[in-house]
Amino acid sequence: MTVKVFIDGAAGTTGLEIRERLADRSDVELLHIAEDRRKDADARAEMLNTADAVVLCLPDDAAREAVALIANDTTRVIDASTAHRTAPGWTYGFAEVEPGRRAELATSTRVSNPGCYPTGFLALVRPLVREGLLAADALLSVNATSGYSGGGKSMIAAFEHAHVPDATDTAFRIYGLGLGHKHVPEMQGHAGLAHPPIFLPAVARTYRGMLVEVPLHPLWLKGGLADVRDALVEAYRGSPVVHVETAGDQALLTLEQAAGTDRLELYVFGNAATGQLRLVAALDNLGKGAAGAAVQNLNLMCGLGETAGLRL
Ligand SMILES: NC(=O)C1=CN([C@@H]2O[C@H](COP(=O)(O)OP(=O)(O)OC[C@H]3O[C@@H](n4cnc5c(N)ncnc54)[C@H](OP(=O)(O)O)[C@@H]3O)[C@@H](O)[C@H]2O)C=CC1
Ligand SMILES: CC(=O)N[C@@H](CCC(=O)OP(=O)(O)O)C(=O)O
Repeated sequence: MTVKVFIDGAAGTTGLEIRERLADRSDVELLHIAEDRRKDADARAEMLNTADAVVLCLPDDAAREAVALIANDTTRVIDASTAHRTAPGWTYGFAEVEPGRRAELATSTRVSNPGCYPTGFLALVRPLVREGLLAADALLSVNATSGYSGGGKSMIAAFEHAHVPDATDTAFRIYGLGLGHKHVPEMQGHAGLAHPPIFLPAVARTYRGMLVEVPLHPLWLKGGLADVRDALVEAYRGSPVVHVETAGDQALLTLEQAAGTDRLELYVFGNAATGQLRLVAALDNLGKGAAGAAVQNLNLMCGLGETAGLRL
């Protein structure tokens, strides 16, 4: 069986990554649109209604428009944008984060691909809330740093080309200072938290890679480091993608350590005297944070091998 796949936004950063993962597969036929018509609504509508599955790698408004252009009830949609991540009728495409989610994805025609930062946050937090180890009314913060490809073509240009209007030569910058980042509702909602986490994102001068950290005060926890680690190990047992790593207190984690892969690496650090924990997720914003997750979702939705095309 060959699945016909159309990537709307195939010339963008995420679209190109997905193309690379699908290019050599014999179970997938990629449908292409002529370069001069890639933003033409008629040309896109034709592809969106011909394909068995479409992956939307577009800004939010264009993603909503693409969904509206689909005039049949068989096309399977994976939306990589933020547009539908908390929308009713959409399945949140994070196979590992909830028991039964994999089976839901296998029958869904509308799947929202998780955001890169929420992928790290939810992987660390959701199993703990579900198991009652972390209070659902905990007041959390999330510190995270992304490679600059996380901002798509325009941010890549700003970091790489001195002549563009918003060119920057900075090594590291914090942003989202108004505390209204678009990923916060997604993090709160899918974690099952009563209060929005305070999200502190940053971007650094490296192309791809991401570290997402959640510091935990013992006030919010039932149990200590070993209990938290055991819960995460149990939640992701057997996963080819999500790994709970072992590292001593002297470990150094880097922004680039999962770059180029579709892996999601989780760590639990802590201090026995204070009971404080520091949970860390390392991933590639373009891997499990975007293209890797989209390909995994495509595989699950179309009955293909779950990890086909992934870089593990
Ligand atoms: N980069 C990342 O790490 C991640 C990105 N995402 C999400 O994925 C989506 C794509 O992001 P990213 O690849 O980074 O963005 P890019 O800006 O790199 O790519 C977006 C692409 O969409 C094209 N496009 C814009 N409007 C239309 C339209 N109306 N019709 C057809 N094509 C259109 C753009 O065209 P043109 O080339 O002419 O600009 C561009 O090629 C976004 O919603 C983003 O939030 C999600 C997780 C991580
Ligand atoms: C570095 C950087 O700017 N990152 C982007 C998020 C990239 C991403 O995850 O895209 P989605 O919003 O579709 O999930 C940001 O903070 O807006």
